[in-house]
Amino acid sequence: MSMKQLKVDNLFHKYGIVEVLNNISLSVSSGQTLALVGPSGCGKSTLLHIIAGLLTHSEGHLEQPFEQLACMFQSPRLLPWKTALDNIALGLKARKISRLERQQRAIELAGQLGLTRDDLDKYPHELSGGMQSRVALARALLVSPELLLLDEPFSALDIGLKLELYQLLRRHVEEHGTTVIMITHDLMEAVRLADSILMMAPEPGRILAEFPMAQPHALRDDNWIYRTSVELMQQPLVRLGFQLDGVGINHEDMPQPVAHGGCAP
Ligand SMILES: Nc1ncnc2c1ncn2[C@@H]1O[C@H](COP(=O)(O)OP(=O)(O)OP(=O)(O)O)[C@@H](O)[C@H]1O
Repeated sequence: MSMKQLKVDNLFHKYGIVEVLNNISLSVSSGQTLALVGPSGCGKSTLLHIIAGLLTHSEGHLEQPFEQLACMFQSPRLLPWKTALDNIALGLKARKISRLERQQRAIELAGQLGLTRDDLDKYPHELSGGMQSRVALARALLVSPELLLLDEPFSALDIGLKLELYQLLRRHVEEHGTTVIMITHDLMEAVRLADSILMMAPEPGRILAEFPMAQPHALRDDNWIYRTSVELMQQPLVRLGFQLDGVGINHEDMPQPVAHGGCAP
């Protein structure tokens, strides 16, 4: 697989006259997972929509070389009139793959994600929230996206289900070399899943710092994840981003953005 790199350079975005993204630069290479972390309103979803091509930015440069793209959002957004199976298989329809093959592939992947044949015949309203999230994840993964954009897809789930879906996602991403950009409010989720974490702050939305995670995924146990998350929470720029010290964010007073060397021990 050829190496590709998604690049955002000096990007700005305004809704009307309100600037919501200010001078955003980032890059993510094939097979890497980048987490965008920050408080509500700092422009994470806007940035993801721009990267997905759903929104045109006001200024700056975006280079998005990945061809097959899939998105997964906090709400599963399933089509209510289609069964779980048809919802999952939907993405393959555009590729002119026969119905039988679409369904076979969907059943196989759904099985890996813990969905039974019975579940697959149900309509979304007949499934629990957790099942609907599995269906949405299966739908996103079935098209084998080169780039997967995740907007807090796990935030409404209980911790057991989250951990299970994290594992399934990681396994798929590693097997397929998928590039992932994920939004989360949950620093521990970012530490668990990402290769690099971008800390954002609001008003206007901007990047405060990037924290590369040096520890290979295979060596990230719960202890390391917990310790690293605590270390990150103590970083002044993370505290500033989440406004943990009651610090009003003021451009003039802000420390200069620094690239932190990573929290791995
Ligand atoms: N379509 C829109 N029109 C005008 N303003 C918008 C629009 N969408 C978002 N905004 C504003 O832009 C800012 C950034 O919103 P955005 O949803 O990108 O932030 P976020 O970091 O993803 O927030 P959250 O974590 O709560 O989802 C917010 O102030 C929001 O009110």
